[in-house]
Amino acid sequence: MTRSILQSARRIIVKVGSSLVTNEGSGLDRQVLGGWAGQISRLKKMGKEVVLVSSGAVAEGMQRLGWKTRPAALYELQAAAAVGQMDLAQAYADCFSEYKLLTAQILLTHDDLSSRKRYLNARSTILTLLNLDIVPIINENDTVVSDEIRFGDNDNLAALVANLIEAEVLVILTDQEGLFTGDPRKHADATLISEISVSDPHIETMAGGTSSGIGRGGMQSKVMAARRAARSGAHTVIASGRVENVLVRLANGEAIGTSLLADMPVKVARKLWLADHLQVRGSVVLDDGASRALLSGGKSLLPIGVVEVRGNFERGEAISCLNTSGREIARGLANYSARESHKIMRRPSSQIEAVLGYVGEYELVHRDNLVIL
Ligand SMILES: Nc1ncnc2c1ncn2[C@@H]1O[C@H](COP(=O)(O)OP(=O)(O)O)[C@@H](O)[C@H]1O
Ligand SMILES: N[C@@H](CCC(=O)OP(=O)(O)O)C(=O)O
Repeated sequence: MTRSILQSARRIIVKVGSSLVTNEGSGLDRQVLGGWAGQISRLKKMGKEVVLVSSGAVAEGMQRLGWKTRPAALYELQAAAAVGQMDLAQAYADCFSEYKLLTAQILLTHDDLSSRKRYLNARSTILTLLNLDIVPIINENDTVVSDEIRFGDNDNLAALVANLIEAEVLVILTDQEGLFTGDPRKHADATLISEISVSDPHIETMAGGTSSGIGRGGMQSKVMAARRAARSGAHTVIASGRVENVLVRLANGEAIGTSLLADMPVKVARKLWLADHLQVRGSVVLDDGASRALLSGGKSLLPIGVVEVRGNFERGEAISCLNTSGREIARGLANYSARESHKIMRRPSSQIEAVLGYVGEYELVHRDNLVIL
């Protein structure tokens, strides 16, 4: 299994930590960034969709500001990140342009992904960028977060992005070869684990915090991230970013680093997540054609198949889909509010723009966000 995790995956999140984009924690190493761009462009040529989660804003900002040691105060870290993020985004744009690839900057906070509406917006922005063949480059929006709402580290952020867009694999690159039986900086006899289930209880005793002085979360946060990614069915690979061509070699099926295996496939996990988390805010009544399309065709719900809208829901909230006899046949996340849905129901999706003045999505509920009951 390990050999092919990345080989067969189509959608991948790659996370690179501060230690892999900076010169020993101070300033960006543009040659290294160029290396990531080159490898990601090769992955894309292999037909993979890649989202990059990159740290480095604080480290670059500190160098620009001439600060020698990492400040303890949150507001100073935020200031450094604000300075450094400009260069981080620009440096990636320059590096990827060598490979004729466009990049896009996305800054996210925890709040953005816990609000349904923002969650859907972030999801459709990233998916649109991927469709346009653009490489989304994500970092935490350090300016607006305070301690309680920080992702805590970019490992966690990368896992949430894996959940958000149902990536099949999360690759966390760091300064160690993978997960060892103990922190190799402290235990010289620690050995590398090549494959383990995310739910294996032994992981707990192996993974420690960081002692590098540059990174933040250590192996603990990478393991937590792997567990989180597994909730949407994504496997995680933790490997050394210092291994030459590590991404390309992983994509070619080489066993490098540690594979943390999820217990269930992406599609099953997504449906379970939806079924567990949905609090229904309203409902729509479907005509027979739409009911059939959902039940046997595995299709999305289009506005044209809706004959009635009930309740008062917002974009991103859960709604029930009822058949003509009033039986609930599915639940899903609405792309339009109740008011909007009312205006576009019974109409072909090509008319959404004319009716609402804009078009978000062509579906009222996308099949990825729909659970058949
Ligand atoms: N069991 C373990 N296996 C490997 N590394 C570990 C383990 N426990 C703790 N670590 C520490 O985690 C560090 C990597 O995390 P971190 O410094 O946060 O890196 P990054 O900047 O890449 O996120 C390693 O340098 C290592 O010292
Ligand atoms: N937003 C911060 C991320 C800090 C962070 O998580 O660092 P790391 O543990 O090296 O991935 C920055 O860009 O510096």
